[in-house]
Amino acid sequence: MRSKRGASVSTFQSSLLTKIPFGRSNGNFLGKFPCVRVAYICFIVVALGYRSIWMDVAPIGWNGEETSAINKTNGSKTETFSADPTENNHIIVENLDPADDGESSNLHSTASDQITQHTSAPSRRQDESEKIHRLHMYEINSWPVQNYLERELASSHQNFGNTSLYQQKYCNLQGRPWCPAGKNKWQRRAPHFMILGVKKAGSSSLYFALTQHPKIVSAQRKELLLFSQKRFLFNKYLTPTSAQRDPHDKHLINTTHVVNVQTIRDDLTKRFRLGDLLKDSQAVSFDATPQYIFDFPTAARPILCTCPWVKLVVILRNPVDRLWSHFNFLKRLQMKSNFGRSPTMKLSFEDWVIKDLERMEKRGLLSKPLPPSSQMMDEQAMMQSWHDYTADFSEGPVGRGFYALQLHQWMKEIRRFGRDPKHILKVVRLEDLKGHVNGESVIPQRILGELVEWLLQDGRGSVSSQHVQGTKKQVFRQHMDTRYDKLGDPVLSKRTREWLDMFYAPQNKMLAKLLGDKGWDYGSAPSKPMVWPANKNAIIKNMSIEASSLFLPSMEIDIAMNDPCYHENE
Ligand SMILES: Nc1ncnc2c1ncn2[C@@H]1O[C@H](COP(=O)(O)OS(=O)(=O)O)[C@@H](OP(=O)(O)O)[C@H]1O
Repeated sequence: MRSKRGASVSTFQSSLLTKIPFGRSNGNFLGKFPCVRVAYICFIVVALGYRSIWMDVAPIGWNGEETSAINKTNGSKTETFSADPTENNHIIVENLDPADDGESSNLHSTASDQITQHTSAPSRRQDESEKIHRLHMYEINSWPVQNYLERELASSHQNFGNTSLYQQKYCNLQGRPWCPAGKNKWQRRAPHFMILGVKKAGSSSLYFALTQHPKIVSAQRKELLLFSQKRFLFNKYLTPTSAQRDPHDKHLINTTHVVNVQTIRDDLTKRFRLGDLLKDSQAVSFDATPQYIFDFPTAARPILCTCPWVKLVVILRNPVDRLWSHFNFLKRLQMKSNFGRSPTMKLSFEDWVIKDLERMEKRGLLSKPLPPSSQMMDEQAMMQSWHDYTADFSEGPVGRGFYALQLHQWMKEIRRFGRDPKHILKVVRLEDLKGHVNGESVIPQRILGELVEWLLQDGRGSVSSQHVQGTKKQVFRQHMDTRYDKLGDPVLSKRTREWLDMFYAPQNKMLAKLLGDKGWDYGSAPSKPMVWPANKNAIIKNMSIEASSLFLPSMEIDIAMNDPCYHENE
């Protein structure tokens, strides 16, 4: 028996085919031009092909189940697992426009409607215990990358040598003068600060909150991704020093890459709203790309070379919540974007995690069982492994929760540039950015005010936090509440959560060690709000004159005509 759907497809197909102008003598325009005729036929074939593929797709549910797992009508939640561990399929989300989230909520409903309608495919279940057993095979304490970090944090006084030599060596200005912060005309057109990460920890909310400030001009879009390795054109932006050049591996990342500063600046300049920036001499701009913290092997040095004045903000979130949010985000994205054909997100959460653990293992970042001591990683090996892991378009969901490692590497690079991470890096937690006004989730005014004050500190008095009071709360909502709209809450199993808490515990402890306060250890469930560095007033007071000049957003640049920096980037 032919289905209704099949009937409608064939009616559609035949109606198109009968309309194809095959006749030679009918004087039809298409009939006279064979090329146009061929193109028309190709178009129809492709269109029909796409249509039938799309209509044959079995929509998927939260845990990879065909949709019997989700009962939207009665709102019940079912936890299920898929037995469909499919390899090598990638969802690329790097260009996701945050503004799209709210707008496309109607797509959510379309996808979820399809989900509830589809009940015919058989359910495939996999034993949860077996998955938990597989997860338990990975013990983070034994990982090379964890050992690396332990060793690094144990040697508290690392010697970074001559820091200005480091800049000269690795920041290629292509014949231009090195202009310090505050003397750099280009600085007006460049980001004054950056939100580095982490993904799924509230960067969109913060981004929209900050853009409400009268002196803060957003970049052309959230997530410029210019320094992200997916976009990074190695030959253009980074040059390996000749001693290290490997003709077979252009993407070899090593500690000797030279940054082509001017080339990056030329590209970066195009990404900001120059008109708005130049109109108001006090306005500054910023880039919020949560990918940057994760891409430390490629992003840290170019950012510090190119924008030596830049301030950096990192928002953290309990790594298990972050991971879970990431998974659901990809699921939703898949539904929204008609990615139903991609089997990637048919994976259950546990399978998705295991896949990523396997990727990390493949890259030598972790191992099961215990690594022999010969597997000790040095920085170069860790950078290369991390780079390979992050470069395979898999989103690297598990590794993103290694906050201590990522922050440590950023701090190390900042020190190599002769700067103190306490002066230019601020770390906050999403858990402390959660506030409620009239039942709506907002970033608390006090935290936002302090952050803005720190970001815009320019030596001439700070900007009052009242500027941000007019922040449009609905903008936050748009980026939060649409998340769980029509689909109903998926459920993270208790056992999986327990395993993940245990899994991240050593990294969480390292984080507390790195930031010097036990409160940062997510495992210890801190109750007080955490901001790093803890005492901003003390830091500002103790800053040397040289260091404080790095804070200047170069609002009123006073450069003598004969100063080479005057002519830079006219
Ligand atoms: N103020 C406030 N209070 C509480 N929760 C908040 C807030 N701002 C953002 N969020 C939650 O952060 C998650 C989205 O993070 P991002 O905007 O960084 O996502 S993205 O990386 O830009 O895609 C997303 O988490 P999940 O809902 O768990 O997915 C948001 O709900």
